[in-house]
Amino acid sequence: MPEFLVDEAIEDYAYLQTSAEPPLLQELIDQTNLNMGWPQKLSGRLVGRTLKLLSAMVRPKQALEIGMFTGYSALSIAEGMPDDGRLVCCETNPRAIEFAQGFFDRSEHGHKIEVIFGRALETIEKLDMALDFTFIDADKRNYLNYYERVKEMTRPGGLIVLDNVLWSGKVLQPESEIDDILVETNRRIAADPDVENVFLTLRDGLNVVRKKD
Ligand SMILES: C[S@@+](CC[C@H](N)C(=O)[O-])C[C@H]1O[C@@H](n2cnc3c(N)ncnc32)[C@H](O)[C@@H]1O
Repeated sequence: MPEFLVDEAIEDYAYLQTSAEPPLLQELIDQTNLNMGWPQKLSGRLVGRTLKLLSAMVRPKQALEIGMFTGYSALSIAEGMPDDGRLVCCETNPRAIEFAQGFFDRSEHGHKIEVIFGRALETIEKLDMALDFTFIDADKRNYLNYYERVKEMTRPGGLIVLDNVLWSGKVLQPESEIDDILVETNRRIAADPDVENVFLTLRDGLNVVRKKD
């Protein structure tokens, strides 16, 4: 499967015509590339600026991220949140947590972020939050479980954003169990009467879902 689903020259053009992330996030990308395994897990400018924009429009007081990695998307979401907003991030990789925390400590938005180590499903079972905004970007095996649980926790009008919903195009010809889970998650969201959504062909696919009032 291609790394880019969109023509690479078009992807580059879109990148250049999108607002740059703040210098601290550019440094975070560089340091992730230098120091972390699988740096391509970091979502990058197009997804990151989309999250920032959506967050700045919703102004979430209570937000959740499932799958934080080195903190790029967390800081992008936090940028759009009010100063007293709270973003809970779930992550299982202690190295990624340590790395991200170093950047949160240096950011004017870092005080909004609380990281919880452990498997996200167990973490969110215990969370008592009325969510305004959630970004789902961890293990694909649990995507449907994450969606169902987060939807319950989301207040009317709140947003749920899911990354990698095109799964490198494998949703068109599913072969594995994980491919099937992505297909089923997408199908359930599109058929869910409780929400309205737009399935964006941005990078590896970004599903933006709004719980109806
Ligand atoms: C694609 S990366 C997240 C990228 C990040 N959101 C960004 O945009 O830069 C997925 C992350 O989810 C974490 N992860 C995987 N399974 C998890 C689970 N069950 N609970 C919490 N985090 C998990 C991985 O350790 C990894 O750091």
